[in-house]
Amino acid sequence: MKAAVIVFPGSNCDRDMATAFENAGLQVEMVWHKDSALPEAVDIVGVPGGFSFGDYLRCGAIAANAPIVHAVKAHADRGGYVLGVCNGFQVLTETGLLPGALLRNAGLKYICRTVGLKTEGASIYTDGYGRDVEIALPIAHHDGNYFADDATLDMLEAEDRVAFRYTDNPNGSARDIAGVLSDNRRVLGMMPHPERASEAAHGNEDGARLFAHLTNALTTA
Ligand SMILES: NC(=O)CC[C@H](N)C(=O)O
Repeated sequence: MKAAVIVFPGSNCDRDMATAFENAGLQVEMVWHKDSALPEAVDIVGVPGGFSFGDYLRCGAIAANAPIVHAVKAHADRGGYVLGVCNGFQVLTETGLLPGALLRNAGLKYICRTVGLKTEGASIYTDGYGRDVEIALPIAHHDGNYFADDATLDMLEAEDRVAFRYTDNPNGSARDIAGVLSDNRRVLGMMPHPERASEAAHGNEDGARLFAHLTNALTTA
């Protein structure tokens, strides 16, 4: 099973994401944003956190137009899996692969701390925890305030596409939403960083379960 991790100028969680995939047993290839094709037979694409293109214009807006993103969209359109974390989530909303937008945090400050989350919508990313399970993951962002209009939020809830909610909303996100799924449940965007809580040395291994379960699901699919 193979993962590709996209690297933009300003990505800073790309190696962490690659290590989390590798620790779960996936083979990983790093892919530069200027490439126009994904490696052969990729099972899942990781869009990592960071400050792509310096967060200029809007977080993720320039990255969303990078050559490789056309290939990521085509992969998703074919039913491929895509995991976007933090800046990766921002990129996925900017591409239109996921609904909504990430606005400046309600308190206008960068927040870097561990937060509580509750698991929700069924997917290869969340099923390893089970539903309504409380976990803790780090966040590190200034634009993590999830916004969508009420009709979109109602639709996401009706279709069970909220993957994670904050137990104590740190950034003003609508309906405490920390992560959302695409309509086929194969694309996940989430602001918290599972890759930063995936080894004993991190002091928290809640994120490792996400990578372990998705690898297991891809392997047995
Ligand atoms: N850790 C990250 O991915 C940071 C995301 C984004 N650039 C922000 O600060 O909002």
